[in-house]
Amino acid sequence: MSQTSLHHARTIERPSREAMLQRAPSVQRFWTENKELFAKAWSEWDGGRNSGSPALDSSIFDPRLRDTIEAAWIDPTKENKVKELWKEVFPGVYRTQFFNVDQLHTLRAYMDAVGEAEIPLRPPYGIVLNRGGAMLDPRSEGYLAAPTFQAFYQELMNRYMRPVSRLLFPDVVGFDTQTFGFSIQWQENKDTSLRPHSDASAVTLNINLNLPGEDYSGSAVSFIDPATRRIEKLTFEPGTALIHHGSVPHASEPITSGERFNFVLWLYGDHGQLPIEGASVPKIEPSERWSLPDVKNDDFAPF
Ligand SMILES: O=C(O)CCC(=O)C(=O)O
Ligand SMILES: [Fe+2]
Repeated sequence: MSQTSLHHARTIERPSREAMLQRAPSVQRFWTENKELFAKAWSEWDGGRNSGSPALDSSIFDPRLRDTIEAAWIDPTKENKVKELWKEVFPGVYRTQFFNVDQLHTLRAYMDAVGEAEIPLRPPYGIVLNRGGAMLDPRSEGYLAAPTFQAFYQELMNRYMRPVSRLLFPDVVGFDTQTFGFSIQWQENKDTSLRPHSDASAVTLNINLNLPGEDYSGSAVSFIDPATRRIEKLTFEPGTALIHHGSVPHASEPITSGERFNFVLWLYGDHGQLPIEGASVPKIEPSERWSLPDVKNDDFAPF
């Protein structure tokens, strides 16, 4: 009897953490060569999950955000109701309640099960390796290929993130065709912080997945206003999100107790193109914001 992909993926020899930290070519090969095997394993794993477990559906989105977004997809001239839900909390940084705190446990239970699936999952190594995180987008090797998760992720990127980005940041239109994403986990004595940086994205949507009562200390995201050099520490309540141009400098402050779990989602143009600062921005109709780009995933990944 041939072994299943799930069994094969679970028992395959994995690269060491040292090799991952050194970004050894053998690690790159491990993920590339096994991309299909792991995708099959995630499908098997997903299919074998208890059918009684709650669905990853639109009930996970905050009801006000969901209702206004769904209304705008039907009638884009109602998009201002979506915009009104986002508050500018720092120059160029907007916040809203993104996930429904009463439903977030469904997504977290799913992500916790993912963590226990024993299928190799590639952690993000943008600036530093984040050991508790995972690559989410199909363009990344070792990504979370479970079909249930992917359907949710695609809805999040295409139906939520892109039109919201276009509404808040008109200059990203045309530089928002491609999606990229990863999860991160900050934990005392493990991965604790990230130095000041900007993202290789046109827009970054950073959503917190902590459940109510899952408290932590520290771990604010500091934003730096390049115009005034003012720095402000912004914190996340469960299910809230921040959205900003990738170019806004920011840093993750050290976590001193507890854990923080976030999805970090990026949009950029084909082959990673970013908006050019100061370029003129064409005015577009609401219906153009509420549409899907007519291009294929180009597989470009910044890391
Ligand atoms: O700590 C955070 O939530 C921000 C992480 C971040 O900026 C990044 O991964 O690029
Ligand atoms: Fe960042």
